[in-house]
Amino acid sequence: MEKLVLLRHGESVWNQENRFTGWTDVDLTETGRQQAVLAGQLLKANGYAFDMGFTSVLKRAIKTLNITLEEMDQLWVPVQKSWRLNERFYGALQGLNKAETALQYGADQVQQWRRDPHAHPPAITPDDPRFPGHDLRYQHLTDRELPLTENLAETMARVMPFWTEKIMGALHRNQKVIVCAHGNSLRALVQYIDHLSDEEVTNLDIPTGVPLVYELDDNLDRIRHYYLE
Ligand SMILES: O=C(O)[C@@H](CO)OP(=O)(O)O
Repeated sequence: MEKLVLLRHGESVWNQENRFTGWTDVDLTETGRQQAVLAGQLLKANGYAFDMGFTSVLKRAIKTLNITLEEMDQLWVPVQKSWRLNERFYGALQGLNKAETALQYGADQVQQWRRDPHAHPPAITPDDPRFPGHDLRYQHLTDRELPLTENLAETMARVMPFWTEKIMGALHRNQKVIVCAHGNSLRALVQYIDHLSDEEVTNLDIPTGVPLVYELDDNLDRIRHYYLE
């Protein structure tokens, strides 16, 4: 049996300010850092040890993983970062306050943008300062890979090659793996691992900073999953 730990980053400044974040590289709040400390303490107290860590190229996830591993005294664990684990790209909503956007467009529309797996938030254009093509860390991405907006299905489509190649690869080598990512990139992964329908994933919310443990069989099919609390 393989054990895989999924961890959503701790509270970020824009989680606290209730803003659409997406690929915006905002930092953790003090609460977020404390959540990561607690996650590390919980993992350590329950005897977890990792051979490999995976995270996004966004500092809220990178720092959460670092703090968690530091708390476990396992900062030496190799970590691979990939844009494929980034949060869903929220297009022109990035930076807007969620409550104000709901007042402007209606709560139903905003809920659809946030949770309907096939709904696209309004897109940006490539001349928008938020376009990832302007950012050094995404210089190696092709035009097709650089998003202007993303729905959850598209997030899943770019997470999956990384899951299959890197994460499953490590699990097949019997490595103990922690993946520290984001609300929606993790929802996409969980939809895949748990075979959730679109309707089921619509109602799925993953809390910040709470380790989600998956026990997998030799085919990497799920045996059971639970939050470590
Ligand atoms: O703003 C975001 O990028 C995400 C995660 O915080 O928000 P939501 O839960 O609305 O998808």
